[in-house]
Amino acid sequence: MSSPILTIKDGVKITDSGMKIMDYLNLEINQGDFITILGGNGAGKSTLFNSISGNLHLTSGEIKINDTLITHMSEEKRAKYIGRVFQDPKMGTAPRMTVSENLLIASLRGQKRGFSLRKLGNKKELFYELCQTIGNGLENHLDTPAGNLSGGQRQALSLIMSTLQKPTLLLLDEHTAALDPKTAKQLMTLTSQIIEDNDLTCLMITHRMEDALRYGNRLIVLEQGKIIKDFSKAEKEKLTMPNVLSFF
Ligand SMILES: Nc1ncnc2c1ncn2[C@@H]1O[C@H](COP(=O)(O)OP(=O)(O)OP(=O)(O)O)[C@@H](O)[C@H]1O
Repeated sequence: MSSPILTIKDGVKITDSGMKIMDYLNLEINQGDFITILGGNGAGKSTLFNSISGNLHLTSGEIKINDTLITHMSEEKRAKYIGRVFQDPKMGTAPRMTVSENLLIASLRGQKRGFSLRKLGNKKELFYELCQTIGNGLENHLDTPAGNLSGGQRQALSLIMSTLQKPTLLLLDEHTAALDPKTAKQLMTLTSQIIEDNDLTCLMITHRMEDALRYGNRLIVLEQGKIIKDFSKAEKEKLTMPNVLSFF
């Protein structure tokens, strides 16, 4: 069997004030895993994502992406492996840049040659088709600044931008939480489609229990900086809503 996409071994994070917010956490993520993550407020879900993305550095333990040790690698360097969508629709897109310009930046990520608006012309048709597949009218806003989009359109744009270059690992940090139920459902359908079409490996934090049960092939539960449950696909299929509620 091939080695895991991501490995965290005995991950510990102690804050400057001496609080242990990750407590000997161990996790192996395999290619194609779509893992949903549940846990109460303060359980350490965002800490896990911040440690993976390099926004926080572990106090001890190690993190590997494939066989590359990234424990001490900067957030900027890790960005070539990781796509992330946040809860806040304002994160992840540049508000004054248009939808096309945002997409252009995302499509050039990791390339040595710099950003030039001259490159935009021949990509617009491609971006139009890409946005059309979403079904929320984003294709009619290619020249609209991202800051003027609706929350749902902006989150869909963030999602497309984070997956355009097929990241090794996609981190979804409650990315539907700020949206109304209908828009959240549409975005989840789009998310699942993108993950499936591109065979992406993904971790998704959610407070929506039904999404945690419905999507993905694995479910983990965090508490006090530790993984207290790790359900396989078969185990997850047997879980019911009352089971899941009992974790809190
Ligand atoms: N950079 C930091 N410095 C100090 N403490 C932090 C830092 N990041 C997180 N914490 C603390 O670590 C604990 C876990 O926080 P975290 O944001 O990871 O929880 P969470 O599970 O994502 O919660 P929520 O569901 O509320 O978003 C909290 O007590 C939080 O205050």
